Amino acid sequence: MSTVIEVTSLSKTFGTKQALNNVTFTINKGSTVALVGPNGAGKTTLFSIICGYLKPTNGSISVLGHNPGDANLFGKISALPQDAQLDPKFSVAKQLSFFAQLQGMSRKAAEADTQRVLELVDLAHVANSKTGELSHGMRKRVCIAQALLGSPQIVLLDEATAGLDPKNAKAIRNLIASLQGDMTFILSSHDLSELERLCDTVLYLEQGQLSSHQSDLYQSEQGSFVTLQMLNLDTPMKDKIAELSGVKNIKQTQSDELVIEYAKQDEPFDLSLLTLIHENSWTYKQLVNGRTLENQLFVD
Ligand SMILES: Nc1ncnc2c1ncn2[C@@H]1O[C@H](COP(=O)(O)OP(=O)(O)OP(=O)(O)O)[C@@H](O)[C@H]1O
Repeated sequence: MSTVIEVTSLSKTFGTKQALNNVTFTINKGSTVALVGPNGAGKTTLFSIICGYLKPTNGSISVLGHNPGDANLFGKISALPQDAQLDPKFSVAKQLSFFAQLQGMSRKAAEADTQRVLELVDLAHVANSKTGELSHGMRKRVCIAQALLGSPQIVLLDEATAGLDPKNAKAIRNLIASLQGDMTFILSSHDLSELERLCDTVLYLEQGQLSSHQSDLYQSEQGSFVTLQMLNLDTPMKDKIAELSGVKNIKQTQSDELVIEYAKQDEPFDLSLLTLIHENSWTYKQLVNGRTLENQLFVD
């Protein structure tokens, strides 16, 4: 698998403020990466360095084999900044077509590409509306369309679905899912449940430091996980589950929720667990393979 972004010992300071502190990671071609972390963790700073808007104070970064901002990256990397702005006085199509022409497309090609990306975000019907007349959610989708102009290999979306209603947020998630694999996505969001459905790799930043770089929500080096939600979980139930063959560790993450780590064996573990539940006439609410991103990041 080829590497599209390689970051080594990257640091960024603003005066005395250390926004990024010795960050190292690689991103593989075609992966979808979640960039997670609390407010002020350094996510936007990292995005800005990858895009070439900011220079690192120390360390190295290579994007598709080039320095960020290099002319060779023109059209190959695109970004939806957190506070993307559109000019309210111009039509959607005019602005997108303008950006496409800035990428070097002829006017005709730019208009065709504008139509294509507007269809992708389901906004072809507002092509001739001024962006100032659109709702916040629609403007956000226009900005996402802008990030998809041309054929970028890497797309960075900072809080792509923030402020969107659930239906529109889902449409954006579906759009990203449909483009996954061809493009490498880096998504930042505070909505962990959104990211865990889309992403195969997680970068967790905290106070400028990368505290976790994981690429599998379903398995760790030690074993696999299931998340079980019971109706009225009690200690005897927990003890019986712990006795099941293959169980390595059990964590109670919420009052009725267990994350069970198990070693792979011949008998599928979820089947043994369901059999145990059935034999004891317990009631379960949900059994999901893997563990949530929230449980992975925040439960020791
Ligand atoms: N231009 C700047 N000048 C001074 N300090 C800055 C600048 N940009 C960012 N910082 C500081 O660097 C730290 C990281 O900021 P950054 O915006 O990268 O965080 P973030 O993870 O994107 O936060 P949020 O989730 O709130 O968007 C913060 O403490 C911020 O105050």
